[in-house]
Amino acid sequence: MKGRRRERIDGNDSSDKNPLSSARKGKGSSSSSINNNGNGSRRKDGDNGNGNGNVGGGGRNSNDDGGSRADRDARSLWHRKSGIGHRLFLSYYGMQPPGVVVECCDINYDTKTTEGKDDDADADGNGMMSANDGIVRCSGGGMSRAAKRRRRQREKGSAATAGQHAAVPFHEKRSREANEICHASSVIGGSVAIIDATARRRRANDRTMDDASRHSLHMAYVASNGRYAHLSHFVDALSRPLPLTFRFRECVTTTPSSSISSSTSSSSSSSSSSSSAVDDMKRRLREEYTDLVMPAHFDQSSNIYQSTPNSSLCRYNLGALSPKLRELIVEGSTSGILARQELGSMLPVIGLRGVGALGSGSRVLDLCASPGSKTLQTLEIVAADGDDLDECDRGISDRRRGRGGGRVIANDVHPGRLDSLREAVSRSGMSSSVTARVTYTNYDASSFPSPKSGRLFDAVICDVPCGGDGTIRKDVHVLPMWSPNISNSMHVLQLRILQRALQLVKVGGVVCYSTCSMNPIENEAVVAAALRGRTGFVGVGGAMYELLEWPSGSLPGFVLRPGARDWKVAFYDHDGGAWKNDEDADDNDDDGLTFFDDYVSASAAGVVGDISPSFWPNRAENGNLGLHRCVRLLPQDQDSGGFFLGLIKRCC
Ligand SMILES: C[S@@+](CC[C@H](N)C(=O)[O-])C[C@H]1O[C@@H](n2cnc3c(N)ncnc32)[C@H](O)[C@@H]1O
Repeated sequence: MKGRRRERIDGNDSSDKNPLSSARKGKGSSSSSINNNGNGSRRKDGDNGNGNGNVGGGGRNSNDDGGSRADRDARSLWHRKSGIGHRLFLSYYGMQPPGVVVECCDINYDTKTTEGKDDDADADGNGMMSANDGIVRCSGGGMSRAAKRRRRQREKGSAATAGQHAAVPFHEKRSREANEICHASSVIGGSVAIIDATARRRRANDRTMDDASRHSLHMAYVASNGRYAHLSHFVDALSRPLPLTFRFRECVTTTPSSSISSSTSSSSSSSSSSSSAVDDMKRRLREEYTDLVMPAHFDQSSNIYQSTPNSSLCRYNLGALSPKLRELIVEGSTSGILARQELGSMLPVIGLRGVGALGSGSRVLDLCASPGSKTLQTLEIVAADGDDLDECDRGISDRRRGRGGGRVIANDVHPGRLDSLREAVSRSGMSSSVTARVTYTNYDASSFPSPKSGRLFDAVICDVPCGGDGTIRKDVHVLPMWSPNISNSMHVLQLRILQRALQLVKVGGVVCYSTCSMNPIENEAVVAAALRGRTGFVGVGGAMYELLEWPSGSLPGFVLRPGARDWKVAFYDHDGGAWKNDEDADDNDDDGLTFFDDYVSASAAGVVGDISPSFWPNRAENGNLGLHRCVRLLPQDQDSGGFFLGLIKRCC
């Protein structure tokens, strides 16, 4: 059928055993606590407290197309245990054009494998797609079961070799770079630090290399036998734990812990004592922990700190690698002088400030606010702008404390999560005069009411619930449950929230749309649909908008990739896959992703549920909308998570 492309997912014999049959036999005994959305996939309702969480709360629930609860549980169990999530992820992103998760220059098209060529009559051998009949068969298409079995045997045999060729050189390269940086930074710390650092580095590197090569995504990559070689850096980054990141808060009027700064009296509540605590802590980090953490080179304020590349420090091994550093960071968070926050999560507020939409005294609406990383980051700025250091040092002036000062409206649809947000704000260590500037509301963001005063907002943060595959380095539950259907199911809600945000921002104000997903369906497709008919001329409601460039002065040297103009749309059809026929389950004959070129062909093929014409890119229009001005944070560029944002200005 024209417009339809089927991507077969290779079987990995050991992980392909479909536990569905046994789960069905023992109905009820295999109950799972996973919130299955009926698509063989899961959306999480929780956030991990770091502001980047992948959340499905409030989204459309498609449970009703999933059959009985036992069937859904069985599917969910199978999805989680079979390794299909990892392989779907790999195939889906492997099939995306350059610009989605790899840049053009990263792609090595010369990845032919003779094995693939022999068997896959219609695979073009370059790891990308062939579209001669509208159907893509990257593996398995048209093969007999015996041929598939033989190929799997061969792949198993060649997996180790492929691993050596594909992944190790990159690890080695990173190690060499890391050692160079480590040497440079250790010199600052003196000879004792060098000895400690070397021992710690060796332990940490051993563990990380080992962890990465044992990672299921890495194994799926190796098993794909070079087909997705263009994803090697991407997979390598995602197979390692996420480095630790934290930032010093900009303006703190709180009581710092006396153990951080000996010069701080416990009764003092002045910001000058806080700033001396910040100085003191930065000095200690420099003198005692230079091999573990260092200021990010792209942050001119030197407030953002990251693990050094050689340390492999992440939140899981912080206590083990350096209990004292952990203690220091915990004290810093409790006293309000620092916040543990990921790089991606910091970007919306940095971007809004960089384009001038956010500053001291601004009125900001944070539409999907819990657990509150961006609310708190915004609060630091609207309460007292970081540039205004004198004001900061004197504390917040009475004028600013009054009704005319900066405010943040923090909204979340889930009352429970709103409570967590309140708690996070009160636990932030910021003074009550600052935290009093937050107003909490509990609306569905897509129908957030207009302000009674009629005053629209200077800036709207639209950090929507998402599939969250940019967080897979820190949340091990995301990848096993991965399916494109998760992103597909979020798109319509995300669009409705963004459309409402665009109505709530004042003329001259800016909306920041963001997700911690790498999937264009949740990102560029949403932005494009929201702006369609609203740029270049006076659109719906008399408003006109434009996408802004990332502000050039913000985070110089930080690598952000342009938004994608083109992407592929896929569905994972478990009913047409192994689910259909338990006897054939091991073969996974029909187990696969199906790519469709357009809405019409997908509808004609009977795709039901979460599908909208706005999933598909309109290539000509996307250029006119300026989608390239959106930014993508790719994990392999800065050893981070994945993130997406677009800054949209209301022009009239
Ligand atoms: C990605 S998280 C936001 C993270 C947050 N901005 C931060 O930086 O900490 C998405 C949030 O949206 C909330 N949410 C989900 N659906 C919503 C809706 N329809 N309206 C408002 N909030 C919603 C979820 O409860 C979740 O807390």
